[in-house]
Amino acid sequence: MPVLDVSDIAYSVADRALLSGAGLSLPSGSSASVMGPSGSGKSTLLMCLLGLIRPMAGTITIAGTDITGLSAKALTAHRRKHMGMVFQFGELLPELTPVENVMLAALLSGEAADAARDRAESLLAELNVSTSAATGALSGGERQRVAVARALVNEPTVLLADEPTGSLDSEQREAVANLLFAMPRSHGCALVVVTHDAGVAARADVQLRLVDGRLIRVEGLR
Ligand SMILES: Nc1ncnc2c1ncn2[C@@H]1O[C@H](COP(=O)(O)OP(=O)(O)OP(=O)(O)O)[C@@H](O)[C@H]1O
Repeated sequence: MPVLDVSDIAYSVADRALLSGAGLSLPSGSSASVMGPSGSGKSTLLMCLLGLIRPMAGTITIAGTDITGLSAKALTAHRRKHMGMVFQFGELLPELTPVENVMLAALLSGEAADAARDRAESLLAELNVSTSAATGALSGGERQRVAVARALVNEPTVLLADEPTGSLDSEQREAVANLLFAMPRSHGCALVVVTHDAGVAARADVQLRLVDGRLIRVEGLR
């Protein structure tokens, strides 16, 4: 049973079709990578999966619900419950500690403060981030590990990452990529990673390329 099922989605800007008949299906515990030229629509695809933009055609079923038909309010609730997102630069709030950055996502989902703090601390320990450092003093790799913890704190069904290693040096890139691709199995989610890095993309169970608005499979399931 796929937990993420994207079927035949279309999205255009101006007169240009960025997505046209794109599809993807992932069971829990598995990962997909999406490569493609700059400007081909990879971030647009992730925005559709997050429900931040609505495709003009097709369906996006996440945890059994087609999100393309949801109201804005239902979409927000579904996103908080089922989706986690990691951005290229971590996008953490520097005024908050790493623990607070992670627990904020749980608090926004209605978790009680004590439980949110416990979960944030245990995730950061699991991902090997020192909780004593100030967020502003973290290295790029540590920042991305905090961002992964934040994305996981609500136990999402689907984890998305847009260029998660794009701002890292090669050593940190390896460490963050290894950690990220271990998450589907250890946390029981599906993972979609957009990347320009072929070495990162090769870690995915399913490797895809966005070509002319469609997702083309370039490697089979390992
Ligand atoms: N709301 C919008 N209005 C106008 N143009 C847009 C809009 N959203 C995206 N685009 C254009 O659509 C194209 C695809 O953008 P997108 O960010 O999805 O590509 P990408 O494959 O993620 O690129 P990159 O690899 O450089 O991040 C770009 O040319 C972008 O300028």
